[in-house]
Amino acid sequence: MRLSRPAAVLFDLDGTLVDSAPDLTTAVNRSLADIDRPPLTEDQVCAWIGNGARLLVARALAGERDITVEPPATDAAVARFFVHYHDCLCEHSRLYPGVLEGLDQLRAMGLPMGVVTNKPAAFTTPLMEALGIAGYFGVAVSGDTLGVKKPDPAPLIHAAERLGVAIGDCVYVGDSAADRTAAEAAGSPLVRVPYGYPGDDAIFADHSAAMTLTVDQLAAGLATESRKMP
Ligand SMILES: O=C(O)COP(=O)(O)O
Ligand SMILES: [Mg+2]
Repeated sequence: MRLSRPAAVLFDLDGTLVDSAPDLTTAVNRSLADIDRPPLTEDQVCAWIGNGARLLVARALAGERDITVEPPATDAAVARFFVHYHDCLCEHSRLYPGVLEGLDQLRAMGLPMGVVTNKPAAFTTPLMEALGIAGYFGVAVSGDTLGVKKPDPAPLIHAAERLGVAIGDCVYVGDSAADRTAAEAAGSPLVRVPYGYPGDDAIFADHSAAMTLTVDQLAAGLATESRKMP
């Protein structure tokens, strides 16, 4: 895939811009402790991030990623998770290396930017504000903004519409199979970050069409291509 200047750059949040796993793990473990269940390791929780808070909590209750039926009392556990995650939202969450530099460079190039995350809206903007990045984005679409979330392409299409550009002219930067499937269905090229929470999705690891770049590498590549253009 060749880098060419897109109309806008859309970003996934957890695992792409923000390493949020430590605080998500704390919130999950406090929710489990409420019902006298033992804590999970951060590695276990990392493998289950990416499909929204409800599925994360259901996976934590079940102790596995692939569940077809929600465990009993998922509703109550999700409600407790919301309370706990609100309390520890940005205690240890940090931007990945190169994110701030990349966002600065993309903004200096005049590229509109947006966030499309499966995280519930109650946490998306507060987390971005706590980390000082909310102001970079013209739109933030969360897991509960629409009736559907990634891997459905609708949130990506909605974000592009809000920015006034065609989704096929955007680049989407993500870390997981949900990102890949949504981008493919939306007709948007995908850039994959070389970190994050890909879970056990071998399908994503095998995907050779996606470029693998950090956010600052992507920005530097787009800046170079723009300078080459007459
Ligand atoms: O809430 C999640 O599961 C992760 O959200 P993401 O779409 O930003 O990776
Ligand atoms: Mg992600």
